[in-house]
Order: sequence, then structure tokens, then C-alpha cells
Amino acid sequence: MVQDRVTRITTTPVAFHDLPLLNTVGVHEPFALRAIVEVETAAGLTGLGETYGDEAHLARLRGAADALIGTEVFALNDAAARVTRVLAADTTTGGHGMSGMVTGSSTADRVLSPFEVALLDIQGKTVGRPVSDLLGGRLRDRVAFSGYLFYKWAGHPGAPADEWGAALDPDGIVRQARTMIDRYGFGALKLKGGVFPPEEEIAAILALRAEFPDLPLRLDPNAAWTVETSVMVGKALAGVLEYLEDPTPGIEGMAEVARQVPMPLATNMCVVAFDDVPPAVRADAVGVVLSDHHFWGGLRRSQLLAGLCRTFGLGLSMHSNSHLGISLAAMTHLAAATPNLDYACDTHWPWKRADEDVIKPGAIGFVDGAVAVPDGPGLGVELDRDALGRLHEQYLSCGLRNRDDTGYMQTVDPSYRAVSPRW
Ligand SMILES: O=C([O-])[C@@H](O)[C@@H](O)[C@H](O)[C@@H](O)C(=O)[O-]
Ligand SMILES: [Mg+2]
Repeated sequence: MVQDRVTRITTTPVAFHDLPLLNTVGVHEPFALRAIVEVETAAGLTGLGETYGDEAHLARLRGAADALIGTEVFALNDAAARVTRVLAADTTTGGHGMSGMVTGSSTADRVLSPFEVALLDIQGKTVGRPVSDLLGGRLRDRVAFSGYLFYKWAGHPGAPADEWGAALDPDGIVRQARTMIDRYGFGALKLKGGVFPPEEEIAAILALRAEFPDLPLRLDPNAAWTVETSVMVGKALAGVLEYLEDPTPGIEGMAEVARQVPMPLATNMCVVAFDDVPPAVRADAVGVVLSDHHFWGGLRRSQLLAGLCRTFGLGLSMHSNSHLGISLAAMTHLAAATPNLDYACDTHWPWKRADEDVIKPGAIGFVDGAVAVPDGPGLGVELDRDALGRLHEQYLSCGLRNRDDTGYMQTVDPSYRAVSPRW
């Protein structure tokens, strides 16, 4: 048996331009941060992974990288054990890339994820097959994504309006949806809520429904509402939403809402780790789990989650944060090989500049709201070293070291506080 081992791992933080997208904890800063992981092997292969770029996470990635030197490239269980061992002594907190929105996910899973993806990329290159084949084989050639709408300012404070302009009311949201559908062809829409009083967000959803009568719609206020408010919104949008995402904090609150609203509740906040599954199932708190390989421990552990969802009769969708092409490729391979991925996946892709990425152009992109599963070996995307260098320089010069939507909002409104629930 020919073995190949990890000889070197490089973790490079990068920053790419982001727009002033509003959410319930504040507003996106001018740059989003990511970390790009390159795993090199004795046989001369390189695998790629992408993850959050917050400082504490970067430090944990570097500690894990040291512990992974010497790992055999097919030994994913050994890789997971090494990461768990090295993190056992870690007492640092934060750095989860969510700006205070999700805190309960497993640190070990978040750290393992980019290395697992990179090792799968290497395995695929070793055997000459796409990652989706290593995950059991693709069940679809194209993976559908949803158009992710955000309330937004016209531009960053002090800067001219960006190409999307303002979206601060139902008309602005409908306009944004139209542009996004014209550009990308999405067949489902998600509105990030929790920004304005719920009545205004209900009006925005009803305006979307009037404009796009056939498209599945979702609303996600990131736990900005009390149980009572969530029930009010759920009833007002009966028959309009395919699911209501994280209306209220915690499994108990979600269960209370679930008992009183007609549509399924979805979550990427109260079920974010395997330990959350039993209590959520017992309480019947959610109907849909949004998986995310970046915090569920990689692609294979996301498949484990998919199996649990099937076992317990839960729907499965996919969560996203601001990301680049390596993540998009990994999400696409995973989704293609997951039988019960019942919904179009989330993606922040439209919000990044088309000319800013760390992969060479052409391998991956959107047509009719879907991404074709890359056919090349591994993830099927290639690192653009010059682009990586440019985005790393941008990281060094941009001054941001942690995602801080709340702090950025406070530069505009010093009285602003991130509270949950807000209404
Ligand atoms: O990017 C954002 O502002 C989102 O609110 C993101 O941070 C969430 O994690 C996410 O998209 C969600 O579905 O909750
Ligand atoms: Mg969400």
C-alpha cells in the first residue's frame, strides 16, 4: 500500500471586500476575513481548505497544523484525533467568525474542518476522482443555491454608494431580489431579518411574494424575536414561507414557537453541534437543520448530520457566511453527495466582488441559480497564488483582525447594542 503523509501546512489569512449588509448584531465591515489552508504532502500534492479568519481561530489552526504534520492523507480519523488532542488544552474563546451570533458550535469541529477538506482534496487528487465521489458519489450534477437578500446601506459610511445601492424597505428588497435573480438565476430567496421591526420585515416578505409568486421564500432574523413576536410573524406569513429560520433564541423558545406556527422552523443557531441534536429532537424544536461544514467538522461529519436528520425526520438545508471559492467548491461537492439535502443552499457569493478570489477563475460559478459540481480531481479548483498574495496583503493593510459587526455599527450609532431578543 502506497502511503503519503502531510509534510507542511500553511495557513494564510485573507481579506476581501464586503458590503454594508445589516443583521441583528450590526453591519458587515468593509472587508470579510477568511483563512486559506494549504496542506502539502511527501508525494508533492497540495490540498486546499477555507475557514474563518478571526485571530483566535487562526492561532488554533496553527496549533492544529503543527499536530497534523506526519498524518497519512487517508487517515481522517487520526487527523480528527490529533486536532482534538491539541485543542484539549485550549482555553481561549471566541474567533468563530459569526460576530456573536453562534457561540455553541464545537471548537474542535471548527478547527478540524479546513484540514479535513484539504485532506479530501488530496485524496481525490491521489485517486484522480472528485471529492463528491469520495463522499459516496454525486446524486446531482448541479447544486441549487438561494438568493440571499440583506437590508443594506447604500454604501459604507463615508464612501460612495456601491453598485447594489440601498435596500431599507420592501421596495429596496424587491429591487435587490430582481437584480440578484437577473444575475444569478436563483430559484429561492432568503431575507436576512432581525434588522427592522417585524411588521416591516413581514411587509418585505409579502412584497417578495407579490413580485415572485412561485419562488420559495425564507426569513431569518437570527433570534431577534421573543416567542410571542415569532408566533405573530409565523401566523402572519402562513402559507408564504417555506421555513422560518431562528426566529427566537434557544431550543425551548424554538419549541414553543414551533407548536404555534404553521411552517417548519429552521436553525443554524440552536442546533450547531452533535450535542444539540438530542434535546432539539426531544423538544420537537426544529423542522430543518442548516448544516455548515465549517462548524460541523468538515464534509464527512456533515454527512453524519444528514443521516441524523433523515433518522429523525428533519429537513436539511445549508448555511453560509461570507466565503470564497474553496468553500463554494466544498459546499457543492457535499451537497451533490447528500441525498436528503431538501432545500436550495445558502450562499453569500453575490456579495463578493467577482474579481476577488483565491482560486483561478472558470472552475466554479453560477448558472440558473445552481453550481455545476466540479469534475476535476479533488475539489476541482486551483489556487491562484498571485491572488492569494493580493488578498493576504489586503488582510495586512485593512486593519481588521476579527469580524465585529456590532463594533462597526457602533462607529455610526454609539448607542447601538446587540440584544437578543430585540422585539
Ligand atoms: O452574514 C451575516 O450577516 C449572516 O447573518 C450570517 O452571519 C449568519 O451566520 C447566517 O447567514 C445565518 O443564516 O444565520
Ligand atoms: Mg440563519
